[in-house]
Amino acid sequence: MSLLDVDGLTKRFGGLVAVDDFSFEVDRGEIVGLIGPNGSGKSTVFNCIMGRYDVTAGSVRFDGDDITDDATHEVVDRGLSRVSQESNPIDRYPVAGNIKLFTLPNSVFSFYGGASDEEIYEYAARIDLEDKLQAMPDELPHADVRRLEIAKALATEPDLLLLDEPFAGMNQAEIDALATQIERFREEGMTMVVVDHNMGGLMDLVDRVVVLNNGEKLAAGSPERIAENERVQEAYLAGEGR
Ligand SMILES: Nc1ncnc2c1ncn2[C@@H]1O[C@H](COP(=O)(O)OP(=O)(O)OP(=O)(O)O)[C@@H](O)[C@H]1O
Repeated sequence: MSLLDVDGLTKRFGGLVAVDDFSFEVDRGEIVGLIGPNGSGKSTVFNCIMGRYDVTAGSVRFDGDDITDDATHEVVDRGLSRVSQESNPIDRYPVAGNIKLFTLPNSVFSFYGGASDEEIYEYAARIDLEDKLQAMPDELPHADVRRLEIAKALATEPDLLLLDEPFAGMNQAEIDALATQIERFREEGMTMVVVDHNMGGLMDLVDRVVVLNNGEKLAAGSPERIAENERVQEAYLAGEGR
């Protein structure tokens, strides 16, 4: 049984069909790349999985259970977490406080309860942020702000982590470091879906690639097969003209 099973997912915004009858599966332990030109529907798929958007049609199953349209906190409690494209740290709390907020009981905005300092150190250490626990978010370089977003997601102890454009805005050294960390997560038993608008950073990292174009599944297969797929190349060339 797949860990994640998205079947016939459709999401409309008024007259716009952002995701159209899209199906894909993720097995436990896999790293799947979800790629497609800008606006092809990748983030919308994540938003539907996480219960941020109600689906228009189709279903999402996690570990055999139907989670379609469940509330986001219920989806997180089941073991899914998502790192958005946008970073949204709370600037008045240091890194440690930002991580801790994600370990507190739902909708309780206080520092009582939640993870211990040792646990927060461990979450930060998994993404090499442990030396910056007392730093304020607005003092951090971009790559560390992105690491903080990942640490917040790790603090919910996910089995499946959805990463939306994790490499965006990073230099090559930072991309290499993050790819190594993502591989380490897999060794620790985490399953991941990584969204990117191109294949660059993903080729060596992912086991399988699924390609979205105009909300529809265009292709799926190994990174090597996808890189040489002419329909995928054409979709990207067409996307560049937009
Ligand atoms: N909340 C929304 N309301 C209306 N339209 C939306 C909404 N969210 C996304 N869309 C539209 O749905 C389509 C798919 O957008 P989406 O952000 O999912 O694409 P994407 O593949 O993640 O793009 P990018 O690589 O640029 O992030 C786009 O046409 C977008 O404008």
